[in-house]
Amino acid sequence: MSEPLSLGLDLSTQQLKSLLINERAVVVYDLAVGYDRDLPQYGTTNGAIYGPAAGHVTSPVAMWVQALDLILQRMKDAGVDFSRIRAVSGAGQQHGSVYWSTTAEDSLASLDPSKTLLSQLVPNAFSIHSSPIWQDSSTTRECRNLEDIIGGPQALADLTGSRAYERFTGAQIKKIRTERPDEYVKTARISLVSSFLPSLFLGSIAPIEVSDASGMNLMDIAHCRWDERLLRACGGTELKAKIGPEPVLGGTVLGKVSSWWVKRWGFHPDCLVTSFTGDNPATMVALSTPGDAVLSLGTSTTLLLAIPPSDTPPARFTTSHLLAHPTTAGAHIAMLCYKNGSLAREKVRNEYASGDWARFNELVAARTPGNEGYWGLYFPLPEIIPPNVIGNFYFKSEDGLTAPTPVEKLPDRAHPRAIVESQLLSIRARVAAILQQDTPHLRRLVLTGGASTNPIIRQLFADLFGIPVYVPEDTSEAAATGGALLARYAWRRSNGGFGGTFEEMRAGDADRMKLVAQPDKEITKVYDRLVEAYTLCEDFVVKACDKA
Ligand SMILES: Nc1ncnc2c1ncn2[C@@H]1O[C@H](COP(=O)(O)OP(=O)(O)O)[C@@H](O)[C@H]1O
Ligand SMILES: O=C(CO)[C@@H](O)[C@H](O)COP(=O)(O)O
Repeated sequence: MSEPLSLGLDLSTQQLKSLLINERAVVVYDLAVGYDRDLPQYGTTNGAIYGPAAGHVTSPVAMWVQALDLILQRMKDAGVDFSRIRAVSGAGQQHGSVYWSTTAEDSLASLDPSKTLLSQLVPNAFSIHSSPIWQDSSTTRECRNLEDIIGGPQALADLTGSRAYERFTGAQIKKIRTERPDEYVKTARISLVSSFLPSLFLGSIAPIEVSDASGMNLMDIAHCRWDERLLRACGGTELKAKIGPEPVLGGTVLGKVSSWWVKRWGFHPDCLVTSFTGDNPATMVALSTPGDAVLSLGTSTTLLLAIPPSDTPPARFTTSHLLAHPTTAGAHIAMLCYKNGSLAREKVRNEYASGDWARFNELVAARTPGNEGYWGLYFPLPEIIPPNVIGNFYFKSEDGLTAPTPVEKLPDRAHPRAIVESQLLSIRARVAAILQQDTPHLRRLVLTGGASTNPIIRQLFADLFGIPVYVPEDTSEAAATGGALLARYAWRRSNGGFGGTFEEMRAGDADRMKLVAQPDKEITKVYDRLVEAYTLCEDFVVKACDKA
């Protein structure tokens, strides 16, 4: 009999990725559909529609559905035997939400195998066709109102793990309910991106998963249950029904694939569908072992630290996020997320390095740590950290260390190093604050996501943090890998062969990480001294944006 496979999907900002692993967790297929490239008819830029109003960022839900139709065709063309897939799980970009109509459950349950998902679902299954995504920053008013109701930002962080954030789903729902009451009334259920995808596989609407639920400002993080006050504040008494059952752990078996999958694509009728999680929690599922810091360099730049279960609940901060862990009850993830990551670097690459990463890298490598005293902070989109700053800001300090003063512009050649150094120093300036009492001493930094393939970026991270940098051997798609591992866990448990925890299953897998950069301790010392100058630049930016 052919070896069983586990499927992990990752519906992220710019692409839908599909990864199949075998029983030894080795990647056997790795495919993607890029929204701008493969589905240009939706008119997205980097997977999103910006506007019409300032701060609005959405993605067409039809594009996501069609991306799934297309990736299945690509898997078939690549020779995937769907009957070997024994379980499906995955990941979704966090915070984004999908609004199902009152007829959606019926449509999902009666899909015709001669037709695509797109042709059957898009006419009627959604009450809102543009899904707000994590880059949206249009809900500041809703955020402040929610914090006022609960007793301020710290009180909300204590309850949910985060103060109110514009992209969090609670504030997004609150805005829709106020501004589009008719569509809200016509919404029977609301999914996160990570619960939307398994719904398509199941043929019914899936529950939301605990770790991704932590990115909504709706869940009591201590108990991993919806909080009635928050539900009411964001969506009225009717939100409880729309949001569905209490959150479940990642990889929970939800059922089997619906007959559409069996008849149209040849899936095994016993193929399990398990709960998907957020892309960042899924990355942790794939990569994190105690003592690792994980840095996802996808569209966003996201630093992740695992916090093991402890008798003392972890501290909640108003400057970072605390998420419930997707697979270990009682454990958590501390997270810092920057909106201006890859896309801001791409903009600098296009303006100053002929749109070429190799040229960008040459320009970075041609300059010394500290960039000869030139500083640049780049926020083309309203940032998350520091909150809502926008624009480009340049500074010069005579020796790189003394207080930098604002300048109009930088020499063209200084920009590539300036953006990478300022982005890294921002993380460095904050990392100590989110290390918890129980977090193990950091041994290594694990990079993933599109920019983790860049050797110069790898080296700068090693030098700046003073620890070795690793990447996974097989793939830079950690979130899809995490999804595939959740699927494999569900399959192994339900087949009677394995009774342990997810972590016990992972302990039996080989550690397929490769060392890609060692720190130069002398350079680390230079960066230690630059943190203060960076912080002064950032303070200036915050004040300038407050005044504007
Ligand atoms: N060689 C490279 N150097 C730096 N960044 C890169 C490189 N290759 C790809 N990227 C970045 O990776 C980003 C996409 O990463 P990816 O993990 O696929 O994003 P997402 O999961 O958010 O869709 C692109 O925006 C691009 O800027
Ligand atoms: O908003 C966040 C996390 O809070 C983002 O990290 C999204 O989850 C999108 O992730 P990528 O597409 O950048 O991986």
